[in-house]
Amino acid sequence: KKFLAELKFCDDVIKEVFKPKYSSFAHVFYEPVDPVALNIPQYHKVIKKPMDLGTISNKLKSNLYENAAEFESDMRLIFTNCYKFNPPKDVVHQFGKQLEQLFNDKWSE
Ligand SMILES: Cc1ccc(Nc2c(-c3ccc(O)cc3)nc3c(C)cccn23)cc1
Repeated sequence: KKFLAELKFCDDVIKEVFKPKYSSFAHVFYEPVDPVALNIPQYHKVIKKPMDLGTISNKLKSNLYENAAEFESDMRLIFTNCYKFNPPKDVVHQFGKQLEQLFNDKWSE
């Protein structure tokens, strides 16, 4: 796809996942995980490349993505980090699955 069209699509997707109707599960990923606030001091030992929707949105606005593949890679990093840190039965793991499903649906449109 043409460069600008590609990045416009990324912007549409990040705008979509921030919509209030998805906040019940997406809110957990709006900002960087705060290990102090969440009392998970081990987080940065386990997760070497933290990522969140707010950081992705800021990178997109600052033209830090050269193509859609880089954007997709950061989005999928949110999911893999979430599954690595939060065991399957944990509600946050389920939130990650819901966000991944939403992203996959939008990404394949
Ligand atoms: C003791 C404990 C256990 C699990 C969690 N997970 C968690 C995470 C989280 C998100 C992404 C991620 O890659 C890792 C963690 N975000 C939260 C929030 C916002 C509230 C409650 C729990 N949360 C927090 C504390």
